[in-house]
Amino acid sequence: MAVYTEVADEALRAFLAEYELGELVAYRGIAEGVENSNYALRTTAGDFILTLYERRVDPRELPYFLGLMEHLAARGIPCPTPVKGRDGRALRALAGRPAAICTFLPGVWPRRVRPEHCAPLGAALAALHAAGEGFEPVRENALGPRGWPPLLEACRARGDEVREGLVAELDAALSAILRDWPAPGALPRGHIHADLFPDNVFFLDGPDGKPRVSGLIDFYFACTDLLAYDIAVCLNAWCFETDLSFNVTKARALLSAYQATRPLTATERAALPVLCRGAAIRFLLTRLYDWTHTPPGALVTRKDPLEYLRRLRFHAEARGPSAYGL
Ligand SMILES: Nc1ncnc2c1ncn2[C@@H]1O[C@H](COP(=O)(O)OP(=O)(O)OP(=O)(O)O)[C@@H](O)[C@H]1O
Ligand SMILES: N[C@@H](CCO)C(=O)O
Repeated sequence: MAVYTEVADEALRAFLAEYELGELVAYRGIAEGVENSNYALRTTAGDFILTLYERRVDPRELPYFLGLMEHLAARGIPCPTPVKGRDGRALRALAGRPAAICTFLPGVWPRRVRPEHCAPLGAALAALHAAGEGFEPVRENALGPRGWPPLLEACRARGDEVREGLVAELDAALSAILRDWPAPGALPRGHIHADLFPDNVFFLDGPDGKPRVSGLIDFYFACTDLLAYDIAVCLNAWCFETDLSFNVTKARALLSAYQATRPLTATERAALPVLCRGAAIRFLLTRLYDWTHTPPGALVTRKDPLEYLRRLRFHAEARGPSAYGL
């Protein structure tokens, strides 16, 4: 469930009066997602998404996220465009929370990833990276390498309740990742999505019957970081089967479509295994944190951290970029 903040009909109508969006026709809370409260709105001007930002989003960072979405959308990336009110502002407040309205994107996210999804995904990711150029604000990755040791510390006391020996295994894995991590300046940087999981990518079938990307959503982990790290996040999220075996056909499709727009440098290719280990430990640690800190009975669905332990082990065995089909 992800409607933490209820919005009363009257409050919403008063809020909408700040925009040129016509009259409210209908609205409903969206159950999917865990971070923020989302509502689907229909007004006489069309369909929109209203997001109320909840406690895990720092309001001071919202101008970066909304500004990046606006920048990318203006360059043809199918991401939500923040809608401005009559006063020119996209970010306002509703029901005591920071709130914004964005355009609604059509399509559905793939419940089962097929190889045919991975090429359009790779192309969309490369297009996103290219379109991010020229967006001046910088947001460091709070969940990048410097954020991992404190997360592991926060999980130390209860981590082994999830699996015996887990904390020791993560201690060793994290030291090795930090030791092998690319030196500053070694790899190209830019604006990355940093959470481009299947549930954040919408597809529609094209005239040829093949899936095409129709929407990229949820930019609330976006940051300024290594471009190839974003690829590593996608390799983890899209290229493992439900039995957690790695599907190199999916990886090859993703990487070649990405490289059709931006060929990877030799250093990026060589760094792929450690970037994939880093991406795996990032999601493992945030999931483990949630697992060990969410009170029983909370309405949020916790995601399984151990799925990422299996991925981490796979990447630790990878001998080089050829493990990913390169
Ligand atoms: N611009 C949009 N167009 C269409 N649907 C959207 C849009 N933004 C969000 N949604 C819908 O709302 C759902 C939740 O959105 P989102 O994933 O951003 O939630 P969240 O709680 O912020 O994130 P998280 O995935 O991190 O839990 C999506 O699965 C999708 O159904
Ligand atoms: N995509 C994340 C959750 C939201 O950031 C995960 O699967 O752990």
